[in-house]
Amino acid sequence: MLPLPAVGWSPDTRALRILDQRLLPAQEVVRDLTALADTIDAIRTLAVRGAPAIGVAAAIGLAVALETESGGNGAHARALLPEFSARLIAARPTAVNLAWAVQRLLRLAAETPDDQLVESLRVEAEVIRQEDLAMCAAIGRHGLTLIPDGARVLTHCNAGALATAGMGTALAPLYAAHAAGRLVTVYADETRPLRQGARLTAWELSRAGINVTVLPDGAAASLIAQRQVDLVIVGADRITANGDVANKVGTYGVALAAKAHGVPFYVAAPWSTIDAATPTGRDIVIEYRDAEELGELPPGVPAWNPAFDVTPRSFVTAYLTDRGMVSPPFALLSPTV
Ligand SMILES: CSC[C@H]1O[C@H](OP(=O)(O)O)[C@H](O)[C@@H]1O
Repeated sequence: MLPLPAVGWSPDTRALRILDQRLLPAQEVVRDLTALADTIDAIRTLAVRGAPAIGVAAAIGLAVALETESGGNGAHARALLPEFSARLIAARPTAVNLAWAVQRLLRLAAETPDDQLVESLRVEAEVIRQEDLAMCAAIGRHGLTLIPDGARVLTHCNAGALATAGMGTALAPLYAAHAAGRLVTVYADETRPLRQGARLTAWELSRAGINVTVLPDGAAASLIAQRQVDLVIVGADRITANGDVANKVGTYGVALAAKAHGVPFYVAAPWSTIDAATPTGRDIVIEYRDAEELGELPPGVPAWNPAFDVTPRSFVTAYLTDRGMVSPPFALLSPTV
């Protein structure tokens, strides 16, 4: 799908390898990271981004940082684990996949002896990456039914291959429909302020030969009102027990317009993005980012720059996951994975 995966291992598997998304589409630059601080910085600055991708990056980055810092000594790695985990989880609070991946490694560590710890964490990080690949493919398969031939689809931000280790979540059904020979026309919201739609979704889809048009975020509602959109499909950073959805800021406005005009609004996400321990969207910690991201402002003028907003369950037509179409309420299951 992409010339280089958004996230994975360096060829010698001793480093986390990311495609630096801050430089796309102008430059395709990969970076190999071993120090925890570098992985945290890459997540914070969105060099690697997208809920599943930052989960995979956190898992590989934690395993690599512990191995590097401890020199492979399990007891030393175990002593570092609590601090390293806490620093990683704090990098970005809204996307549940980050904490989910780190907590999965912590649970494994608790039942692994020192002499097997470093290698076990590396193996588990690879399992998480492989699961993500399979998750994306499954979402594409299950989502194919939502994308008829000739569909005109609007999406917001980037929930494609660049947001995962595989072919994406919201974009996976579009790739599957294209591969099945269906004509798909995509409208990609620019997605200010970091322009994930214009820079990343448009880059991914145009490379794949899928028709894509970029529009200003503020134009989405009128495009929908003019009956130019058959369905909306977006990703998610956290889905709560009652089905509320945290996603890139601007998603709620698209959902409002879709609801007002009777256009189906689908949320595509891996099961790992469902956070049944968080009751409703009101309980989600929303990440706020620096004013500088909005560009030049008059001196002394503040900015309000939430990275995400919450779309209430009542605006969501259906939830597409790697386990098929699912419906809230989502119950707490034992943390098997
Ligand atoms: C498949 S998750 C993609 C999800 O993550 C994005 O946020 P960010 O670019 O800040 O990492 C956005 O909310 C996407 O829908």
